[in-house]
Amino acid sequence: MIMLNHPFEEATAIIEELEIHGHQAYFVGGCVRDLLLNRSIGDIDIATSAKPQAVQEIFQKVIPVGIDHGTVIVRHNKQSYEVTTFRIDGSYSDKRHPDDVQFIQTIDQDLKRRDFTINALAMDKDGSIIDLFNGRDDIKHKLIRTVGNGYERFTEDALRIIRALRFSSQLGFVIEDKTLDNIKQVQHQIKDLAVERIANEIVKLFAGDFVNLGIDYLKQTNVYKHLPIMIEYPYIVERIPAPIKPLHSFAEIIALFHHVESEVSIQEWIRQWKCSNKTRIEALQLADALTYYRKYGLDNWLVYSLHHDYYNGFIRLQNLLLPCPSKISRHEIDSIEDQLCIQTKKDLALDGNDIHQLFPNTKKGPWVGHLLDRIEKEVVFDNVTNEKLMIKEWINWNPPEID
Ligand SMILES: Nc1ccn([C@@H]2O[C@H](COP(=O)(O)OP(=O)(O)OP(=O)(O)O)[C@@H](O)[C@H]2O)c(=O)n1
Repeated sequence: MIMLNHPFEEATAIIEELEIHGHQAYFVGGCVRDLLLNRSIGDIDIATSAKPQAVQEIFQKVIPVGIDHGTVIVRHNKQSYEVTTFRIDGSYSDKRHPDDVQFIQTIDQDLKRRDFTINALAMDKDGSIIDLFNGRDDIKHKLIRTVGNGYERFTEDALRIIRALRFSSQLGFVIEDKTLDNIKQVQHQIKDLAVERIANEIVKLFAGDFVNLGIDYLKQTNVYKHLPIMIEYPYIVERIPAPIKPLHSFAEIIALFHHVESEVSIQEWIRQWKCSNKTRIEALQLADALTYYRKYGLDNWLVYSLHHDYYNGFIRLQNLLLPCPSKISRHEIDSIEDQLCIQTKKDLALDGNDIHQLFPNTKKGPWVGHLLDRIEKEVVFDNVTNEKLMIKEWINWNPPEID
């Protein structure tokens, strides 16, 4: 029996409420695994014999997110808990979602449909564990093993293939031989997956504390040959510098891949992996900063051009690519940032209108923007003081080419 502290203590109220209404309920999946591993707990998932309708009636604040699959979110003390009815899944003709699910009355069959033994654990409100597939032994021996027939588990949902690699990267676990063989047998089914689901797992894989183990599996199983872009450019993965340190976003991963193979543009990565605009902006900034650094090193312009939020990502990437004594520190970047006399172009002491007044008989045109770009660079590099008079004097000495 395990003593349950935060955040299980708060969630116990949900289980108790379900039990008061005559239902069974357990903590399940990743939260139990992470509790046994002494890792920080993410989402708390609860499995119950109560049907979704009953769950909705018992609790006041509910969000019916996936009623067809038996899932209701219950809000309690400002937290969300996924409460899912015990179920077995029907066939998976699209290899993504079960065609139908059947609600059942006992937890045993529900645990049997789950992906890995370490994820097929349930725990009651008193901390007693139900472990039908020796998940605790596998946790002890640091093993990832499918529940039952691996071929079937992976065919039901090919995302589990990438999940296996991701768990090895997060936990430092080895994939058990039979499970590894099954992955090799079914990996071509990855092509049927929605790319957003794959990206979600790849981000976690590259962020894992044991990322090099995850990448080794990615290579060893050939799984990467079924991923967008890497299908066409398989050598990209081979070229990732080893060993690497964990990366924190998909944009950082794209920027790294782009750095090792510049033939594939950032836009193409974004398009094929269906990334968000936020990822696009971050990846473009990081890639530009890496390219700039390679040519000019760390200077005012690099720090000025890179958004503050991406400094750490840039450092992570750059330090993967640099030999030890040259590594960049956050302190170095921060002290350059502190000395910058402008933060954006808008901070320049002179604008387009001022320039026109200096050249009264000229037409407006792109030359104004070009001149402002040059002034911006001079100011950022501290070659010109950011004062109207000083900038005007600089323009006198460096007149624009008016088109
Ligand atoms: N393709 C999947 C996805 C999930 N699960 C089951 O559903 C649980 C919850 O899934 P999820 O929240 O995606 O992952 P976790 O295991 O909780 O891990 P994490 O929270 O770290 O993502 C898993 O533990 C596993 O029992 C599964 O069997 N097959």
